[in-house]
Amino acid sequence: MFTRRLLMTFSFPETTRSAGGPIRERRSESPKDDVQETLVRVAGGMLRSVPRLLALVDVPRRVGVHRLFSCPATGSEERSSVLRVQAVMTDPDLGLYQPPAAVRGMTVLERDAFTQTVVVPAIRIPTRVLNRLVKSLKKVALQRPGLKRVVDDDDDDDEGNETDREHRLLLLDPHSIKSAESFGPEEAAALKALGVEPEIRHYRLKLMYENLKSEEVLRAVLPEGQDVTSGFSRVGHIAHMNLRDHQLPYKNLIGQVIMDKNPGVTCVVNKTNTIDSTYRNFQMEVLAGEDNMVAKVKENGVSYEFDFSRVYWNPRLSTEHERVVSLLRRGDVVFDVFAGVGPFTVLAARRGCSVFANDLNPESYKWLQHNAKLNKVESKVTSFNLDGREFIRGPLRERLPDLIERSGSSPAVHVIMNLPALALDFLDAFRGLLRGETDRGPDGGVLPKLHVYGFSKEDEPERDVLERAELRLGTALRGRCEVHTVRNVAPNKEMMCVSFDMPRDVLYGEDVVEEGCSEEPSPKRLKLEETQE
Ligand SMILES: C[S@@+](CC[C@H](N)C(=O)[O-])C[C@H]1O[C@@H](n2cnc3c(N)ncnc32)[C@H](O)[C@@H]1O
Repeated sequence: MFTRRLLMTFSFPETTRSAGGPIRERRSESPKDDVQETLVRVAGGMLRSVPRLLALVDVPRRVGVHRLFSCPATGSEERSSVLRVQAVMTDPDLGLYQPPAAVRGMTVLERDAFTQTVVVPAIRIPTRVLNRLVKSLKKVALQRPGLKRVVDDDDDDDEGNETDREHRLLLLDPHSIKSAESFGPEEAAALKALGVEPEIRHYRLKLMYENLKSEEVLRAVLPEGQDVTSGFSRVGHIAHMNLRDHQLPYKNLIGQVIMDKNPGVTCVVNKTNTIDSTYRNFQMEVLAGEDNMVAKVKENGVSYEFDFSRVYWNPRLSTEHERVVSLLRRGDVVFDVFAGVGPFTVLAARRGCSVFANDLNPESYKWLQHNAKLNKVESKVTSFNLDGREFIRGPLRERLPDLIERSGSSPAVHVIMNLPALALDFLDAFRGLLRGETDRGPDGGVLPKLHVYGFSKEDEPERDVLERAELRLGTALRGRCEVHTVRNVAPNKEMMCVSFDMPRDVLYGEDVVEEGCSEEPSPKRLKLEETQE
């Protein structure tokens, strides 16, 4: 009997945090009921009412972590009432392929060893109605990568008969069709209308490595009962994995399988450490394919090139880049303090903004300039290779008085600070930044708008990042800022963005560093953040 395997991660962002974390693995013949039942068991009593399961979405073909649904648990708008469930499903055809025992424990990929003959249902269709009927039976036809589902009817060959040219066989999904009675009303009607008997035949089908999905191959190879999740991030031609310890003996085979099964992937790498402390890039090991780390990607319609092993790039930030840049208007001036290879910078420049972009990593600086040229916006981008604090107190400070004065009529000034592990700590660089300059008051120009990123593991991430920003600035922001949740980085870790107009008293006031507000964060805190990203 076909069973579907569910891997569920529960994340209860706020009030029910204690229930978050565990990954549950279940086998179920009725996955939807099973998820509902598990939600009741895990969440009931902790949430004010049990969440209603809205939908269980099948995840065909690709196996990975998919957010299947998220549902308001209580109907209230509070963040605390949002329950997220993620699930990984194995392929519904799992029951079809029973791998040869010899492949278990294989560390060097031998593709031929996966070949297996299985018996599948088929229906004999006269060639004259073939196209029409194949269309009508699409839902119950066998679907496998690289597999023809219409085959010759040469059943009688053993007896010396010729292949029947008048008929073909349509292979059917054994999970949908077990007998002539399995066809649904629409399919049965189509068969009747075209005069085809719903007689089921058995066809011996040779399944080969090419017809298997990566999940099936890995499940066959890795020790039984262990998780084979083969999710990866795609950065151009590079598939970027984060293998667990039990998968490491099979790392090269896993890499090869991922490459074989994902067209366009020509290099598979595994992260070998946590994110690097300063430049936010990963150390990585090539598992399979070419040793070429220069990736070409497209994000929000913009092309970027960079050496993925030496700079920071996160394909999950495209929506955030787009969101912030959509707030900008043509002619605005942007200071991108931690610019990386330019995803905010280039997009903003293409929107008609003038951008001053900075990154401490010489390699990011190099690719930032390259990407500005690549997208023909180099005249709009001035780049720097400085520490963020030096950039704020140097190039930004030099230009600010003028820009504030001009801003009364048109351009706004935006400062983007995306280094979530540390950016909030850099805010004190703005204290007293314009001390000595004439403050002409609200009529003397508009002050810059900041968009500052921070990670939070607190139960109330909005409040946490806001308080940290206030502490660093030495002034209250409540009621005059917006806090946006960017994404859930880990089960108990959120990436947040605080946006606010820089308060006058901060810029023109005294530069007093509050107690508990040292220039650099403690190494202990930094380390904690890094292991989680
Ligand atoms: C999280 S990445 C963000 C890159 C880019 N803005 C984006 O959204 O993808 C942070 C960047 O800050 C740079 N960085 C780290 N420490 C820095 C510092 N002290 N001063 C300036 N840049 C720094 C890193 O090299 C990295 O490129």
